Amino acid sequence: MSPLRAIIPGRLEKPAWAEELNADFSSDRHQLPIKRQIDMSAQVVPNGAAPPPNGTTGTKDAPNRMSLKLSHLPSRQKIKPVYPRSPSTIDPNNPPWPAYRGYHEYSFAYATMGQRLPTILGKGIEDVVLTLNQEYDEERIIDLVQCIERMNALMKELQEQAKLRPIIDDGEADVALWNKLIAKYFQGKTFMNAPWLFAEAYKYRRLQECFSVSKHWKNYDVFFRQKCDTFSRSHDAVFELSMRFAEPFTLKENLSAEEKLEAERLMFLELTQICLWGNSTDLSLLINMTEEQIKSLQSTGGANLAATEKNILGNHMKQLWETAVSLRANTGGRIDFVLDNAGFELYCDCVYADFLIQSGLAKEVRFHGKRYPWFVSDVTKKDWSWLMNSMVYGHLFPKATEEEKDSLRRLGMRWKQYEKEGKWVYEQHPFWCTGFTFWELPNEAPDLFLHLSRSDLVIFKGDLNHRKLTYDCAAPPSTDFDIAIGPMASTAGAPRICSLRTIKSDVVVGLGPDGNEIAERLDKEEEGWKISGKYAVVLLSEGRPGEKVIFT
Ligand SMILES: O=P(O)(O)OC[C@@]1(O)O[C@H](CO)[C@@H](O)[C@@H]1O
Repeated sequence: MSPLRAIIPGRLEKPAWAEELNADFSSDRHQLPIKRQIDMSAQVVPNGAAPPPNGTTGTKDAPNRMSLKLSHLPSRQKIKPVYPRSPSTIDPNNPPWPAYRGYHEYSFAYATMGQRLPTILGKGIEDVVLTLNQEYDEERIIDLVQCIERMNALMKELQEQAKLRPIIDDGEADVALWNKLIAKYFQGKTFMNAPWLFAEAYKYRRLQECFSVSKHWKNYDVFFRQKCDTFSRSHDAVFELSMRFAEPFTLKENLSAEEKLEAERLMFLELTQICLWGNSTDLSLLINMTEEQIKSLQSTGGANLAATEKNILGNHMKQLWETAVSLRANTGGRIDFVLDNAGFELYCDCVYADFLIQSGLAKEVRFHGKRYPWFVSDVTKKDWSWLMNSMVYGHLFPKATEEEKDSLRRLGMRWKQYEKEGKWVYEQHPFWCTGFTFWELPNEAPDLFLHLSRSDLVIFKGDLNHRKLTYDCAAPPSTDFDIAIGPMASTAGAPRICSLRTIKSDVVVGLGPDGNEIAERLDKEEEGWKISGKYAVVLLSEGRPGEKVIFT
């Protein structure tokens, strides 16, 4: 049984987007049209005449009041909202297309909320117990035991489908954002009936709270051991890349300008794929995987990449290359990475970013990570520093040859140098760890939007970022990426955006005009194709770069 199968129940047969259009009972807004019509019926008079006084029916001949009986109204079940919702009716509980929610048995939300999150939390508790058993200071021990108690309480809430409560003011910069969201849109909602994206993010925020209210363990990362361990078990793929890329990138001198450009294009496309598929090693999905399984997921060979390109179902790599080249024509641009996973994926991101700098396609790369542990393996500042320093000083790979170790060291030293020179910058805005989708980014984090609007290209890595870009809802697979990401494409000043994502959850967009048919075929032929990480998308939105950002 694959590690995926071990944690996913077999109930994913329904093509979510198609059926869901008829069955989003979660939306409170369904009731509104009925209510409004009832209320209005008391006021409706023909030709704008003043309504008659209460209790009177007006003159005999004139139809002075339209009567509206409840029986004239369609039943509540028959009222179907039209999708996509109009912009003014979209909010975090009512995405443009139906949200996925924990109780939707056909969606990955169901498996995640019901099984995966308790498993992940359970493993987190095991990790803290391990730490506890190696601690000697009484005050720190008592403090950590209280963290475990809070984790146990969270586990109980998850299992009993408790209502979502506000976040305790633990001094984190995002408390107000979280509590605003909960108060405005999720009062009375539970882990199972709130939109999946919000409920899942909320669980990780609550996990953080277990530690952030403590005295000595505020920065404890229950996933840190797992993250380090998986990287050190990625021996083959790590050295395959370091042995190839430690040497600075050069082009043969006797090549014509055209040939040089072609060589760069091929390298760019290969590295884009390396960066993309680096996203399939995701700890939150691959609990307990073996070294063999890691190896097969991380195969980075050129021939393999040619074969895997056919699994990129929405593929804008050609446009991405044209964008990158145009940046160089303007003396090299600023490229931002909104990071996803630590360890091997981050390592692949850095190999890619290294090439972008060396080739002059970018003169500056900004990496955006999380402020605290998030969705198990997301990059924090600590993971970032760990990777750089382990590459240079670590002893992670006892079986490596001297040549291999040296290649890793050289790569690490070059990357650290980029940081010193300000060519690479690591950042961590609080917005990335909220339950907001990126449709709300311009409004809820205007400073971040302004900052990103100054970038020439923002690359969003991974599945979670893709869910946030697309509001994690059941948009038809043929939906254009630009439409699916809403304000992140249409707001004045929106940067060019690229989503590099291996498909690991229900939302799938940007597959082109035949997208719905492609998805339907895969639904029939390959159960679980939306969560296996075998397929991917590379989608580009041109945005509205250069336009003045105006906040209303
Ligand atoms: O963002 P990533 O690391 O690519 O994926 C995150 C993920 O593992 O977590 C979610 C389910 O818990 C899914 O969206 C996705 O499969």
